[in-house]
Amino acid sequence: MTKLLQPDLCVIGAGSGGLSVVAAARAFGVSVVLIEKGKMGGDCLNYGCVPSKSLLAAARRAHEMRNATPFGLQSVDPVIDFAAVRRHVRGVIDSIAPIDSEERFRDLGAQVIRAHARFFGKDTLEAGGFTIKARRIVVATGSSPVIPPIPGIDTVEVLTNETIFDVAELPRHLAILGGGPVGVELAQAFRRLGAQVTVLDRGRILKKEDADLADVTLASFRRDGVDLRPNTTLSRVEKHPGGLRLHLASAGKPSTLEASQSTLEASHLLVAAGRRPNVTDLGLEAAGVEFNEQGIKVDNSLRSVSNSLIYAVGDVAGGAQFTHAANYHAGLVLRPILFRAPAKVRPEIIPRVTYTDPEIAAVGATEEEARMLPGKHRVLRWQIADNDRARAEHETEGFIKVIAGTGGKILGVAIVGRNAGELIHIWALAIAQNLSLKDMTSYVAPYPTVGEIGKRVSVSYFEAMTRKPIVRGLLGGLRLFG
Ligand SMILES: Cc1cc2nc3c(=O)[nH]c(=O)nc-3n(C[C@H](O)[C@H](O)[C@H](O)COP(=O)(O)OP(=O)(O)OC[C@H]3O[C@@H](n4cnc5c(N)ncnc54)[C@H](O)[C@@H]3O)c2cc1C
Ligand SMILES: NC(=O)c1ccc[n+]([C@@H]2O[C@H](COP(=O)([O-])OP(=O)(O)OC[C@H]3O[C@@H](n4cnc5c(N)ncnc54)[C@H](O)[C@@H]3O)[C@@H](O)[C@H]2O)c1
Repeated sequence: MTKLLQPDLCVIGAGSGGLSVVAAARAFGVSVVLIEKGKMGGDCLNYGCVPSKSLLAAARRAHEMRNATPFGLQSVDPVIDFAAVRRHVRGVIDSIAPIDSEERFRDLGAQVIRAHARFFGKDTLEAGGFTIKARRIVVATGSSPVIPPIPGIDTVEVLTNETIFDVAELPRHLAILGGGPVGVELAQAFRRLGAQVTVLDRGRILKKEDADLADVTLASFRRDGVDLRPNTTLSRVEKHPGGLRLHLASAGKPSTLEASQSTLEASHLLVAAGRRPNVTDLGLEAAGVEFNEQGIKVDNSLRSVSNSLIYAVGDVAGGAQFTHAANYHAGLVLRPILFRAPAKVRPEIIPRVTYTDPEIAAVGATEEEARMLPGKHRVLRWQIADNDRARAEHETEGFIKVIAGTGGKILGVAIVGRNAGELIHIWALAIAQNLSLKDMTSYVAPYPTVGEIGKRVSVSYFEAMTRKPIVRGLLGGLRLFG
């Protein structure tokens, strides 16, 4: 016989989205049941953001050791102890894990059930021998890696983000299928740690970002010796002594338009070809919750379009797939759930960062998207090479690009350069608060910081105005008064 629980709120999934919902709901004393079938902390802590950024941090140190000469220091080829690198990654995960742990959430007063959850009614679930009937339910089940149906792929061992951080030895030659954020971040990390790396993508690498930004980062990849193969499909894969043989079809150079076939031998294949939302095996049909391949169908308050008792947050909600998006969602759904207050997702305020060196960070419209928007817009650029601090650091690659609409409205901002993810904060605030470029000139920027590029690019918006005859005439007129 199952035991009946009747909390105010039930949350499925203890990843970034689910845990944020539970922590905030408990802060208001709401009764909560949290159900998690896997590891507490979900993808971000265990198989995503945290291990990938930790690996990139080690890779960056290795790169800096190899490239110290501009500072008057002798460059050295670092000895990479991959087992120790793995211990560093594990250590970072372990240091964060208590924040996401079952114990912490029990201490906060949530009932935590470690089991697979399944709906069997519009407000009722079953998990781990419990029946849970809740006033509201939040689905935060995340997403999983897509394994494309490529001939032979089921006959070989492939890595995904769920297994790559556990490889015992540094791969000799890591082939990566997919040049999105997962693929490129791991490509740079493994290359700088000493592996040979090839990235295959059927389209443009880093195609979600404007090409001018991606080009700066990809130039750095080429210098590091990453073999980048855009417009390439993997048509077949098979076992080969010492690893795998990949059969590739490449669209060829646009000038020749000649497709070509080739093979590539690799020791490992990482599949980073996108994500699918975790909507199956959840009993969503029994709850009358509509979904498609993007995720649970929700309105702009993240409420299911077909069951008003149910909300979706994070990767399963079909929008941007980031931890900070999941956290933002969590804050939003609590408004209607706890306070019966309206909530509306604003996708344009969610920044995105690819943590390569140089990083790419953006918020709001891309230049490509801005072309589709009504009204005129201007694109402003400021090169990081013109920044004094960047020169001192020998980190002069990259630029900031601001897309300005009428009256200096900030439609979108993108930065490619070292620490671009840190530099985008002020612009994320600007877009969230509907600030204009005039506002962005109204503060004092500390010198010398790379962040000054933001103020410089904002000032440049007004430069044309200083040359207008009417303005110069007015100045001349004022001079007459002494
Ligand atoms: C390699 C990699 C690197 C990334 N790096 C970044 C980054 O740097 N910055 C960033 O913002 N984002 C990053 N992301 C994306 C980020 O990890 C996700 O957007 C985020 O984890 C989504 O949170 P979530 O709560 O929606 O899902 P998750 O964190 O995946 O949590 C979902 C949880 O639900 C559980 N679950 C699923 N089904 C059930 C069920 N039926 N019953 C019970 N439990 C269930 C799962 O076990 C899981 O623990 C990265 C992703 C990857 C793969
Ligand atoms: N820094 C970050 O915030 C960060 C880091 C990693 C992941 N993420 C999130 O995780 C999500 C998933 O990332 P991802 O990189 O796995 O997916 P993605 O969808 O962004 O990129 C997948 C790439 O794989 C290519 N591809 C797909 N199938 C292919 C095939 N059969 N052959 C060749 N190429 C193929 C696609 O063309 C695409 O470029 C992202 O949307 C992002 O939101 C974020």
